Amino acid sequence: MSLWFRFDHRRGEFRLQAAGEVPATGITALFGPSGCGKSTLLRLIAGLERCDDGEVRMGQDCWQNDRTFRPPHQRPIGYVIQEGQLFPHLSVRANLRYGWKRAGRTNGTAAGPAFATVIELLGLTGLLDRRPGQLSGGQRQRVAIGRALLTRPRVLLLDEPLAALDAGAKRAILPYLERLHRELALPVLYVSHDGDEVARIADRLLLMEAGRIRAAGDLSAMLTRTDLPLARGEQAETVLEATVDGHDADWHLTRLRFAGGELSLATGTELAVGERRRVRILARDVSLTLSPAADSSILNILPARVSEIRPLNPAQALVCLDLGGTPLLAHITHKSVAALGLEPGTPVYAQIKSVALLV
Ligand SMILES: Nc1ncnc2c1ncn2[C@@H]1O[C@H](COP(=O)(O)OP(=O)(O)OP(=O)(O)O)[C@@H](O)[C@H]1O
Repeated sequence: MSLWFRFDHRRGEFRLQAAGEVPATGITALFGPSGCGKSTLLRLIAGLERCDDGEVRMGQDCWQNDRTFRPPHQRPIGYVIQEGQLFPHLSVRANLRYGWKRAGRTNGTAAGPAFATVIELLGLTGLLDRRPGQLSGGQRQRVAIGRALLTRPRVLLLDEPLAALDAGAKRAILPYLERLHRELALPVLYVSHDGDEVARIADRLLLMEAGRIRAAGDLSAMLTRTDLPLARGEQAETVLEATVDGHDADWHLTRLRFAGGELSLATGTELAVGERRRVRILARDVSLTLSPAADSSILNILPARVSEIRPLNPAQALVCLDLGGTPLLAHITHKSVAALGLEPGTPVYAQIKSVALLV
């Protein structure tokens, strides 16, 4: 069941006019610069902030329109913010049980993951007897997400749940979110202004700017849309869904197949053959040649065609490539565009260093 919303909301100088949909499964990232209204939108959906001109529906179930306003505790949501707000005097087990008990009151008989499943999915087994003060920031956030899940929500609203964590703790918690995503069929609306986080876990993107939804769509398509700022930033990247095809044991390389070809990847960890993985290629790690170099150290040399060229700044251009139907972004200099005579339709070879691929 998908979540649908529309709001026209003023707060002082700030005006939020946004409508959108969160599909029934997968992670939808609400992404945009600081101050654009992401948290406000989440709070409006949760009913934590009241807006007179708004509508929220989950499937056929109306949470808000011009006649109805259900308060937050009557909306079947799991809500987690930066600092997960656990009860400091209760153990992890008791914090989780609180979520479990609340489920009966708010969501009636709604189906949801079992207590043991949540503990296992979030790796909380060894932490159950500790108090929040005895946990790391990342562990606390895992407990907070577990508690929210145990309320058996019909949608999970996460407001920058990893923002207070350092890079290492973030890296450690992301695999848990990826697991939740794979194993629970629950819509998640995930607020973030961290492109790295979003590229790793989101399926869809709602791109927000100055109180409005500027664009919405599948992550891969949104990242490579040349009319959006995402393709223009320093961290611009292409995200591909690929399947692990095999290993080259002699050289510790993994082969991945995607719709537009094959890639070799130097992974630190062994990936299982047949496994689906997300491959991320930064636009600045892609270089172009007119013929396939036979004497290059670069392992991934893929035939492509230039589909579009746009200026990025006085020195650099954004080149969008077509790899047999799959778009790929490259940031190269105007000097190189001129030297290679690139224009839409030019056949080229895209070179991607195997160490530059991220999964
Ligand atoms: N209590 C308040 N009173 C008046 N204006 C506010 C209040 N809280 C936030 N704002 C303004 O509302 C706008 C949206 O804020 P909001 O917190 O939703 O943005 P955000 O996109 O979530 O930002 P961030 O990524 O920094 O958390 C901002 O311009 C902010 O200055």
